[in-house]
This record gives sequence, C-alpha cells and structure tokens, in this order.
Amino acid sequence: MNDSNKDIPRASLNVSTTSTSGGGGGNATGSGRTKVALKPGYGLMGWVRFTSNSSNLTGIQPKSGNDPRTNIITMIELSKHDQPDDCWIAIRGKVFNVTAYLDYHPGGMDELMKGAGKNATSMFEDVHSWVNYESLLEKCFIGRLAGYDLSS
Ligand code: HEM
Repeated sequence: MNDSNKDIPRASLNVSTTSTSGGGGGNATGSGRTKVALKPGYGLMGWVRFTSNSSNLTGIQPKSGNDPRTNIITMIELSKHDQPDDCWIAIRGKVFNVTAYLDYHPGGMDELMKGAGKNATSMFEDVHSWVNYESLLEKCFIGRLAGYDLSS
C-alpha cells in the first residue's frame, strides 16, 4: 500500500505556543504542559464539522481489497508516513492517517508529529489516555498494525 495522501487539504499552520508555567500535565517529552492556540475554526467543533463533510480522510483510494476492517499495516509501511503532509500514527493497534487532524490537535502539531510514522500508544497514554481518539479519527482509520496484540 503506497498510496499517499498529498491531496488531503491541510490549512497552513498558525499555531502559537502559550505555555503555562507550573502545570501538572505533561507532554511527550515531559517538559510540562503545552497549551497551544489553534487558528479560529480549528477547535473541536471545527473538526467535527470538517469530518462530517468528508467521506474519506484515509488518503487511500477505496478499491476492492482495501478495507480498514481487514487492512494490516506493517511497521515498515507505517514508518514511511512520517511527514506533515503524509502522517500516519498507530494507537493501541489501530493505524490512522492524522494528516488532516494536525491543525486541529489541541496539543499542537509538533506534539502530534512526535508520533508520526510510529506506534505512539505510550506517548498518547502518557498525555491523555482518556481522549476518545477512535471516535475523533473514525474517518481517518486505515487498518490494524501488524503484530500488535490487542489483548495486551
Ligand atoms: C503522539 C501522539 C500525541 C501526543 C504526543 C499528544 C500530545 C498532546 C499534548 C501535549 C496535549 C496538551 C495537554 C495539555 O497540556 O493540556 C494534547 C492535548 C490533546 N490531544 Fe493530543 N497528543 C497525541 C495524540 C493525540 C491524538 C491521536 C488525539 C485524538 C485524535 C489527540 C487529542 C487531543 C485532545 C482532545 C487534547 C486536549 C485534551 C484536554 O484538553 O484535556 N492527541 N495532546
């Protein structure tokens, strides 16, 4: 599966960091809280509106034999998609194309990019294990990560 997703629209970046001091939260590097100001319209409701108007955010053309329910993505394939214009991420054994979500991520694009092309389960869990990523990224779901034991 080599289809890339260069045609997924991404807004230009305008993310400014407004870090708060002394917060108890954390980011993937353990350097404290990282609150970012997203562009107007790029909050949760903006994402909900955007996804409801999009049928397929996987970047993969629908064709026979290409079904997220049965697709198996190898680590090698996953690792090829590690750029802001082609960004896949695996969480708890599921692989998502988060290219379109980068501008909407409340923790900022740079934080999400730390997991680009990787199994980012532990990064995700460390920061916000409660976030309902499966629902948010429903239309970005590509397939399952090869060799990932869902029961573990
Ligand atoms: C490599 C993976 C990821 C990293 C390192 C990361 C990192 C972060 C960070 C640092 C914050 C700010 C936390 C704070 O200081 O308040 C944040 C917030 C958030 N992220 Fe992520 N994130 C990742 C993946 C994701 C994914 C896949 C989703 C959902 C599809 C997501 C959704 C959110 C949401 C909803 C918030 C706001 C949480 C809140 O306000 O309580 N993140 N993220």
